[in-house]
Amino acid sequence: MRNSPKVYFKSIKHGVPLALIKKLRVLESRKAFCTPTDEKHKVLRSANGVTGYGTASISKFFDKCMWHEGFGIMGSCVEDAKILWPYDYKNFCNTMDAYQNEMKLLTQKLLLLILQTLNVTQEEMNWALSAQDSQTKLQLNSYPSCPNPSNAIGLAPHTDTLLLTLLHQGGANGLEIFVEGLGWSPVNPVDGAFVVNIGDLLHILSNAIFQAVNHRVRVNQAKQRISVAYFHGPPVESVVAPSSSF
Ligand SMILES: O=C(O)CCC(=O)C(=O)O
Ligand SMILES: [Fe+2]
Repeated sequence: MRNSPKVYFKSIKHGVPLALIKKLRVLESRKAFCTPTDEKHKVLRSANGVTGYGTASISKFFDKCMWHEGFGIMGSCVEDAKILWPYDYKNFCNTMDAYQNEMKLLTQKLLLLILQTLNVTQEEMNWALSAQDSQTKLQLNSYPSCPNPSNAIGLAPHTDTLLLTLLHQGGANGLEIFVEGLGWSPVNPVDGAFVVNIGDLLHILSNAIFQAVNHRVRVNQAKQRISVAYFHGPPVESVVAPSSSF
C-alpha cells in the first residue's frame, strides 16, 4: 500500500439509496438549472461566498470562461430555495438534506478506512473525521451541450482542495483525470457509483501516499452533463501537515 500512490477510486457498494441519487440528479438538480436566468440572479454567489449560483470557484485562476454553471449549498439551502421556488421549495431542500446526510456518513466510513492504512494518530483521526466542525459543501454542476466542444472546456484542470470529494456523475461523459505516463484518461460514469477524489489536504496529511488527482471536464455537443460533488474537509482554521506517523 505504502509503495503505490492512490489517486482516485470508484465506490459502488456504498449503501446510499439509488432512488435518492436519482431524485437528486434527475429531478432536483435539473430543476435548479432549468430555472430562468433572472430568477437565478436573485441568489447569485457573492464574491467570497460559496452558496448560490455562480461560475466555477476555480474561474479566478483562469483567463477564459468555462462552459459550466454551478449551484453551491452549505448545510441548509432553505433560504435560497425559498427565493427560487416560494411554493415548492421543500422537496428540493429535503432531497439536498437527505443526500448531504448520506454523503457525510459515507465520507466518514471511507476516510476511516484510508486513515487506518496510514496509522495516523488518534488526534489526527479525530481532526479529519470531526463530524461537528468539518467543512462540507455540496456543489451541483451543469455543463450545457456545447456547439463547438473542441473550443471550450467544462472545468479546467484542477485538484480539489479539501480531504475527500464524492462525485456523482450523470449519464454524460466528460470527466478526465491526468495519469502519469498515460495523459488525460476518461472516467466514464457508472450507474449509481461515486468517484472518490483525493483532495490536497489528504495529499499533505498522507505525505503523498494518497495523491490529489488532477482532473478536468470536457464538454459534449449532444448532451448536458450534470454532476454533484460533495467536498469534505477538517475545521476551517486547521493547520495541515504530514501525519506525525511519518
Ligand atoms: O463534473 C465533474 O465531473 C467534476 C466536478 C469537479 O471536479 C468539481 O466540482 O470540483
Ligand atoms: Fe474537482
